[in-house]
Amino acid sequence: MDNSGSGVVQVFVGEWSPEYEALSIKATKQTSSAEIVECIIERLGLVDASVSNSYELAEVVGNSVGQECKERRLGPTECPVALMLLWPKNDAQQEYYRFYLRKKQPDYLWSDSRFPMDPQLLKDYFNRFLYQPRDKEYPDLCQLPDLNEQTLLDNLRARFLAGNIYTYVGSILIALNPFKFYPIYNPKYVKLYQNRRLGPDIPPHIFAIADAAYHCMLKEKKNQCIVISGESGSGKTESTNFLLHHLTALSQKGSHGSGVEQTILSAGPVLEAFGNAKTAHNNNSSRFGKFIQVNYKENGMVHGAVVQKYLLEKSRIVSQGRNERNYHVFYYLLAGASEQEKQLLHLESCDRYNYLNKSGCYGLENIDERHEFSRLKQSMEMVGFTAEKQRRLFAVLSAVLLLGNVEFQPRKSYHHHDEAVGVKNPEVVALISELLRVKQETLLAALTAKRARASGETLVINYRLPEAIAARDAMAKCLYGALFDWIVLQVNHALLSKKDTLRDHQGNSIGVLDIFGFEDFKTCNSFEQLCINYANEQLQHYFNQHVFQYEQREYRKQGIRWTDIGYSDNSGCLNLIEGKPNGLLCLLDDQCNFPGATNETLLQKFNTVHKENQFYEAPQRREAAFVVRHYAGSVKYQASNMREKNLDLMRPDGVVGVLKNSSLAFVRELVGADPVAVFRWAILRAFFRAHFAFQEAGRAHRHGRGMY
Ligand SMILES: Nc1ncnc2c1ncn2[C@@H]1O[C@H](COP(=O)(O)OP(=O)(O)OP(=O)(O)O)[C@@H](O)[C@H]1O
Repeated sequence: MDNSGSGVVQVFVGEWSPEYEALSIKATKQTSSAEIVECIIERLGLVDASVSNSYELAEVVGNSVGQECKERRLGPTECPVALMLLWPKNDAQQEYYRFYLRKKQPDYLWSDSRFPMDPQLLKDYFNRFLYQPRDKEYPDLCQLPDLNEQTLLDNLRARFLAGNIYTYVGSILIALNPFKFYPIYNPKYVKLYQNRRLGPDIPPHIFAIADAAYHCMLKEKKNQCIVISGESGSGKTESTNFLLHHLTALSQKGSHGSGVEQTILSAGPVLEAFGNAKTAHNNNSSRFGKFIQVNYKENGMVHGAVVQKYLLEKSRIVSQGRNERNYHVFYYLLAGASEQEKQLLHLESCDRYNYLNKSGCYGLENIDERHEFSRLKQSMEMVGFTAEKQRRLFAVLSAVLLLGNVEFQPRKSYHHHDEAVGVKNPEVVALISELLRVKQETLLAALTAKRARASGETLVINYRLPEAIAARDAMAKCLYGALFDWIVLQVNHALLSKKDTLRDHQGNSIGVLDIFGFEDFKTCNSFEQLCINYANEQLQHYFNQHVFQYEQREYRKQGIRWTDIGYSDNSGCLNLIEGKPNGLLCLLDDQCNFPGATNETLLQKFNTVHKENQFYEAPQRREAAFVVRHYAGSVKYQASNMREKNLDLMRPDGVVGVLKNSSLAFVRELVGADPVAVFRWAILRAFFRAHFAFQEAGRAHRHGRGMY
């Protein structure tokens, strides 16, 4: 096929010519099969061809050994060159598509008498699939005439190059990350996709998905959920933001919204500043999973929302991979704080902090951190963080950074074997204690020794250097983790209190799930990646169940002729990870509670128990690692630090003890009650408030009508 759209059509002539096996006819995309037939008849000088319509073309699919498997007659107006463009280009398929010259057969010989077809249905089918020239892309992959990996990728690529980043697969939307801004999310598009069904009328779009969920919720009065899945950097967070944008816009119906919509949208930048960071794959990678549930009243107006977070990557606070960064908020704060704030919070430049200066990366291309800081402050205000709350919160951030600068040295001791350490730079500890309003001695003590109770007595056990460093880092991670939980809690309070009661919440909700994408960092996958990939494995399982198992069961139930599609079932892999009592996570928990266990004994345990498991593998080279065969590929996990990271999920007693003694209520609050419990209590309180208000109103009403 050349640039002008012309090509050579090869037609096998079989018995009609003793000389040629096939003839090549030059044709354009518009040349019809009747014209080609005419040309062949002329070239071959067929005698009975005075009427050219006694011959026709057939499209035949054969295999590598020349067997013909499928044959379809071409209508006289079909265009062979356009059809050829639909043929798979992939030789590996070992299939051969050809045109044959055939003597015209009566119609009934072409139809399959076992399955009589409605002629209109056939016509529609060919109109939809076969008459379309190949240079047309399909907005829904289900329309592809020949659906295989190659045609699917070709179609997505062609669409992407033409600027269409969205493509449907039925009711699923595939979004390809363009890494550049397309002006397709403005109010014009919001309007365009309101009240429109998913379908061929308008191009696929993320707004259409939000719209479909919204109308399905209103129509069926059922909660809806949109699951976003993809690998790191594929665009999940951006897609979540676009979805929320549309989900809130839908309820505003042209007005400016009630305020709760604004709060929902402002929560995004706050959570991103504290929970996103630059990684090797993505400059704005979410290092936590989130589920945002937008609640609607029966009339379709937004009533409120709830955010749930999953597993913040806390190890990032104390160390980052090469060219990665700590959480955005640290850089925003250091770049954007005023001189006065810098003094008050004892802030320095990034390179002065050990928790920031080891990865060799400070700035982000095209990002003005000062501007981001003021944007963050604005968003925080929108979700109810007063200036005073913000200042306290930044003080905690400064304390976290300073903790990384605390250094240790051997303590002067009369005993040669005493390996206990003391703090080398107590002036840094003094600053931290001022910021957190805890006693300096208590903080120093917690950083250098732990307390244990034995036979009713309290023993003080001094740390050696590695333990002291671990305790310091654990304190930083615990503080930041608690701060993040507290922020999520505040956001939820704001989303709840805007509509201060639950009185009229009879409606339904739409949830958007945005979790970490599947991750494989090759040489440094650890506990975090195991958890992330486990979550993705669960999502894949859910997807398999719904798209394959349930759908196919439904087809069979309805008596639809159907051959089950094979798919790789990942329940074996899930069982390897989560199974009880021998799954990897169970064994890990056991080894965390087992005295004397180490990461080596953990790995031995994994290897012995799962030696025969087809989803488990010991690495080729001798190294302290294990491999899990996930649905998305094999991933090698390093065993070092697995136990420590699993244990780290619990809050270290010493740290909590110090913070609970702060004279600042805010810091005590951070490590106080379980945030989930606090939030539930807030909901309960709101319910009772509503309940009493309702009773009161009822009483006043009856009173007004003379009733008691
Ligand atoms: N629809 C889009 N239009 C323009 N740019 C986009 C779009 N989607 C994603 N991007 C770009 O790609 C970057 C990465 O996207 P995003 O952070 O949403 O990925 P992710 O899948 O959430 O990654 P992770 O799992 O690491 O959090 C964004 O910062 C943005 O620059």
